[in-house]
Amino acid sequence: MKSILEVRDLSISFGGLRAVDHFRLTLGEGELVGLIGPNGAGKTTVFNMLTGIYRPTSGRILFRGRRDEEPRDITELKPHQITSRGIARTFQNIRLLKGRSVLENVLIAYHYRVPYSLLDAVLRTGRYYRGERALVDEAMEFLSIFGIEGKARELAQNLPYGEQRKLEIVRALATHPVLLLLDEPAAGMNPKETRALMDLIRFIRERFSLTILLIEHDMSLVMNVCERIVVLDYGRIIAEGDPESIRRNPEVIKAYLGEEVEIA
Ligand SMILES: Nc1ncnc2c1ncn2[C@@H]1O[C@H](COP(=O)(O)OP(=O)(O)OP(=O)(O)O)[C@@H](O)[C@H]1O
Repeated sequence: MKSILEVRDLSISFGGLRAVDHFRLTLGEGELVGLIGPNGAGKTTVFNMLTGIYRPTSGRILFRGRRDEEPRDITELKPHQITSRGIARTFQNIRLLKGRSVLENVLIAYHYRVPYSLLDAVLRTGRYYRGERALVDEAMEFLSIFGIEGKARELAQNLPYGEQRKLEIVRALATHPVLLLLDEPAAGMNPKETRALMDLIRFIRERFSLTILLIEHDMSLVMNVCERIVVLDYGRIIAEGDPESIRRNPEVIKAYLGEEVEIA
C-alpha cells in the first residue's frame, strides 16, 4: 500500500502548554483511521496543523496529493493551498453559510477548482454556463448520496443538525479530496443516524477512492468503521492498533476513566 500522508514528530505549544507532542502517523492509500482521546487530548489541534490552520512548532507533514508521485512537504502551506492539493475537512463546530441555500453551500466549495476564470463568469460565456451546469449536476449528485438533494433550495440553517453535518461532508467532497479529515461527524446524532452515517462513510471511501482520518467520541462508530485507531492523551500517542487491541489496552482504559464516554 502506497502511503499518502506521513506525519513526522509534529509538536505544537501554546504558551507553556504542549498541546501535541511528537505526533507521528502514516496513512496508506484508502485507509480509514480513527483518532481518539479524551477531551483536550490534542485531536483537533492535529487536524488544524494538517490543514495549515496552525503552524507546528516542530515536525513535518508530507502528503502525496492527486498529481504527485511522491509525498511532498506541505508543513508551511496555507489552508487553501492544502485544500487544492487534496486535503478536505469538516469542523467540530459546523461551519456552514447558514443564510445560504444547501446547494450554494456546496457550490462555494468549488472555487478551489472551477474550470472557468473570473472573466468568464463576469462575461457569462458559454464556458461559464457549461461549467456552472456541470458543477450543479455534480453537487446534486453528492447531495443525493447523502439523501438531502430534495433540500437543495432550503436554507442551510433550516436543516436538522444531523443533515447539517452531512452537508459539511458534501462540501468537503466537492473539493475532490484524496484525504478527508472528519472532526466528530456523528456529534449530536442519534444511534440510528450514527449507524447510517457509518455506512455512508464506508461508501464514500470506496466511491471516491478516499483515505479518511476521523476524530470521534462515539466509540461504537470508531470501533465499527475504522481499521486502525490512534489514541492521544495529553498530546501524546499512547496507543495505536486495530479496534480490538485498543478496546483492551490498559493505557487507553486508564486515559478514559472519568470521561463520559464508554469504550466498551
Ligand atoms: N489556539 C489555541 N490556543 C491555546 N490553546 C489551545 C489552542 N488550541 C488548542 N489549545 C489547547 O490545546 C489542547 C488540545 O486541544 P484540542 O482542541 O486539540 O483537543 P481535542 O482532543 O480536540 O479535544 P475535544 O475532544 O474536547 O475537542 C487543549 O488544552 C486546548 O485548550
